[in-house]
Amino acid sequence: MKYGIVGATGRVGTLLVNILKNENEKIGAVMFEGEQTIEFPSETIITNDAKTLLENSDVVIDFSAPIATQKLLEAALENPTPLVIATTGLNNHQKNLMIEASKKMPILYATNMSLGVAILNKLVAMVSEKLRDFDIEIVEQHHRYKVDAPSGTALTLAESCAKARGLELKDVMVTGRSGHVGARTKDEIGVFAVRGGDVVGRHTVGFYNDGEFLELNHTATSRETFARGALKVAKWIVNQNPGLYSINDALGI
Ligand SMILES: NC(=O)C1=CN([C@@H]2O[C@H](COP(=O)(O)OP(=O)(O)OC[C@H]3O[C@@H](n4cnc5c(N)ncnc54)[C@H](OP(=O)(O)O)[C@@H]3O)[C@@H](O)[C@H]2O)C=CC1
Ligand SMILES: O=C(O)C1=N[C@H](C(=O)O)C[C@H](O)C1
Repeated sequence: MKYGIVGATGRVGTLLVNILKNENEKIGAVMFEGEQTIEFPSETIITNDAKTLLENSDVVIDFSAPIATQKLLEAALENPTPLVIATTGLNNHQKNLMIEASKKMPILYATNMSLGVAILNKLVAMVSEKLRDFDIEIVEQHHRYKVDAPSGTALTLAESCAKARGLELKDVMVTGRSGHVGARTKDEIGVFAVRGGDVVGRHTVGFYNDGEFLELNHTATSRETFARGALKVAKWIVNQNPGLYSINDALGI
């Protein structure tokens, strides 16, 4: 199987390339925007054109930037290919494009490729429903270079919590408090971003009530977790029919 990688020179992309090289897997093509900062196998096509990438890949893994994901999806509509999309910070147009493209090819979209976060998502939905009177506040921490906030994972966790209570996230999400904001409203879901140093990724979902609180935390200690998670689901997505899949579908959880 020939892998295609969008964002191959990035923090996660570089790890993906190294894992594939070490495991003697084929890298059909890679796509990135700027300078080539790492070595690719001699047979790998290096391009910044999504069509060329797709034509030389059996499955594409995308850890890049929303605009690159958009280009990938637009080209994929003409060259359907199984896709694993991990890029976060997609806007509504880009999400709709993904839904449209998934009618022609299998696409797995996950804001976090770790098994731990996949389980955390299920846990927070359960707790959100069972502890209905508890206030929900989510804190995410990431390295100083992360460009989107809140993280895709935090938004997915917030979505799971809101859905479990029959709420629309857009109506209840609060991403900052400053000044005389008044007392907390019952349905509010706070989502806050901390940026600094080399934190790979840490998410805490807290459920707070009078007299007790429960906090569920996941900490990624290595980006290899994301790279290996993406490779695992890529092997699964190539055998699926067109459709939009979640990481739970691939992991069978
Ligand atoms: N779902 C998950 O499990 C995870 C998701 N992510 C997400 O993956 C994405 C990448 O993260 P990370 O590796 O840290 O980011 P980096 O900034 O380190 O890497 C981004 C990569 O995308 C490339 N790129 C940027 N813009 C374009 C463009 N217009 N066209 C083609 N390529 C482009 C960059 O190329 P160049 O440097 O040459 O511009 C680089 O290779 C982020 O959205 C992040 O949130 C990250 C970790 C886990
Ligand atoms: O940019 C990152 O680094 C990460 N991004 C993802 C997100 O936005 O949730 C996943 C992970 O936490 C690392």
